[in-house]
Amino acid sequence: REGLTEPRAAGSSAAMAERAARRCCLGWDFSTQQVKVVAVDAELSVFYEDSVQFDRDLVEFGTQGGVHVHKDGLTVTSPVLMWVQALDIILEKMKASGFDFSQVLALSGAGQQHGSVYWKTGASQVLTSLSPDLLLHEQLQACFSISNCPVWMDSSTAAQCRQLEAAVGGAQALSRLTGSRAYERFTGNQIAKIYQQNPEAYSHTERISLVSSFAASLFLGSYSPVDYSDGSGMNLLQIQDKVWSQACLGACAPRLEEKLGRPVPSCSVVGPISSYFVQRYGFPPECKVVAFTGDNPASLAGMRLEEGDIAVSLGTSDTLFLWLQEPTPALEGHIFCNPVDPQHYMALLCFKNGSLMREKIRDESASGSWSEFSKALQSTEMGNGGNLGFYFDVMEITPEIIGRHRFSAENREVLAFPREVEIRALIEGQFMAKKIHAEALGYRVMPKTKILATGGASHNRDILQVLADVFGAPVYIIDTANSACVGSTYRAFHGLAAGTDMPFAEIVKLAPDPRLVATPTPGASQVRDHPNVFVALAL
Ligand SMILES: Nc1ncnc2c1ncn2[C@@H]1O[C@H](COP(=O)(O)OP(=O)(O)O)[C@@H](O)[C@H]1O
Ligand SMILES: O=C(CO)[C@@H](O)[C@H](O)COP(=O)(O)O
Repeated sequence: REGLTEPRAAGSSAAMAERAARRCCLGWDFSTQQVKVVAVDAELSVFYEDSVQFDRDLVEFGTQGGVHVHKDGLTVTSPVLMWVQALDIILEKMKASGFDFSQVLALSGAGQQHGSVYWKTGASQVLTSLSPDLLLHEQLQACFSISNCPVWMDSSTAAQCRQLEAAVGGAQALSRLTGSRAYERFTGNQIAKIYQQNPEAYSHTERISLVSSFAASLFLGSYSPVDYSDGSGMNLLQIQDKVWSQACLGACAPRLEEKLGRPVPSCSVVGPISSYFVQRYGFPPECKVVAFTGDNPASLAGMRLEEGDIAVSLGTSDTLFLWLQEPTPALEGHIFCNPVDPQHYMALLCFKNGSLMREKIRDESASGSWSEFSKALQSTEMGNGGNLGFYFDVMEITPEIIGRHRFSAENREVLAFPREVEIRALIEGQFMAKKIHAEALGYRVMPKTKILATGGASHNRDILQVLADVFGAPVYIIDTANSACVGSTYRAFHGLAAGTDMPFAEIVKLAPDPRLVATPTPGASQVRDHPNVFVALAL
């Protein structure tokens, strides 16, 4: 995987001295394939970036793409202790590189959305009395009632989804209440499955966290509340009233409210950092922890999305999200509480066949090389000579479909394409599907629309060119593809201003403007308006 493997800041003594003087905020991201961190100074410049990749750096857990897919092909989990150990590794790396933790004013973070962590009765006691002489994973071994946590790729809860929708008067009613119809990966349905299949483990659970609030709890040394924005991905939170829905809680599992704790606004300071981090790493005792949120909401903050813009995140999952003034819940897509403005909302579409699907086609048709993959995109024409393809090796979320579907220029389904055609078909098909589903939510590209791209695949300019051509809009990136980490530092700075009513936009006004990286090629509308797009519309 082509993530960052070395700390970005140079190890020279000059760089270390410069770093030593920099007051900063840290932003964390506990995402599907790795834990990442960035440090941002008071001028909002990123001066440190690092990551730990689960498959490569924690091989003993045997994950692929950060997860275990179970025999049924539907259940997908990640070991909770792998996440804890990744945090230990990255903190030790920072310490070894001379990172000056005493300058950290505040920190916040993000987590892959929907995944859940089950803290065993008594874990709270362990969290509050951690010894600075030991690593976190050495002390938290016995703290979880479920060691393999369900994550967003799980699609094993169809039965629980139907039960939840039935309990509240149907899919539309659930969507009006919580922002989404029942989705298999949404946490309420995952909790219901655990309660039904493993009632003993459920009864021994004193607290249930999202991945985001779990990570915040490690820094806090006590249970962090769930924030409104990530809490919107659970099918449990009433997104307008910002309280748990009693009907949904009751339909999922008993005594759930006490295990979840009260949700809080996303910009809340949830407490000072735990003494463990002060004593072991030298954080100042007054360093603030700002509520962690979902990785997509954190990216919205990191990209400083404005109304009318569209964000496309090309991480393990592909997601597309927008800023919304008013919630417009529908049967497709999700409405979340906005992570930076408590009055507003965001819309999100999630596509499961993102980077891992692109990697498969890269391995099959480009000898495993992104540069070969790019050459194929450069050597083929926009519109792909009328050939179109849709590739869903795992059950897609938007829409629910599986399999590879290729159509020739004559609109006949075919079984294979030449290698270069296959690669362009994949990328054009992925972006056409995103555009069509965004339009179904009411989104229209306007003359001043900017597309803000992020995530691992946003390193690839040839992929971004296809994005510009398919959407007919310019594509911008921010300085790092880690927008969830950067957004977390911005949210931490916002937290420092808590109580002053300072709007988020004011906090981030010094941040560097996004950079233009691709504009639509003249004539690109033929890609968008090809008649085979109707095939895509039917998906
Ligand atoms: N040059 C590249 N071209 C296309 N995809 C890339 C490139 N470099 C990295 N990626 C993709 O980025 C993915 C990781 O994205 P990232 O946003 O870091 O993931 P996550 O945050 O979900 O862990 C990898 O799975 C890889 O397929
Ligand atoms: O399920 C969703 C959003 O609803 C995913 O987007 C997860 O939040 C995982 O994010 P990445 O690790 O792919 O960034």
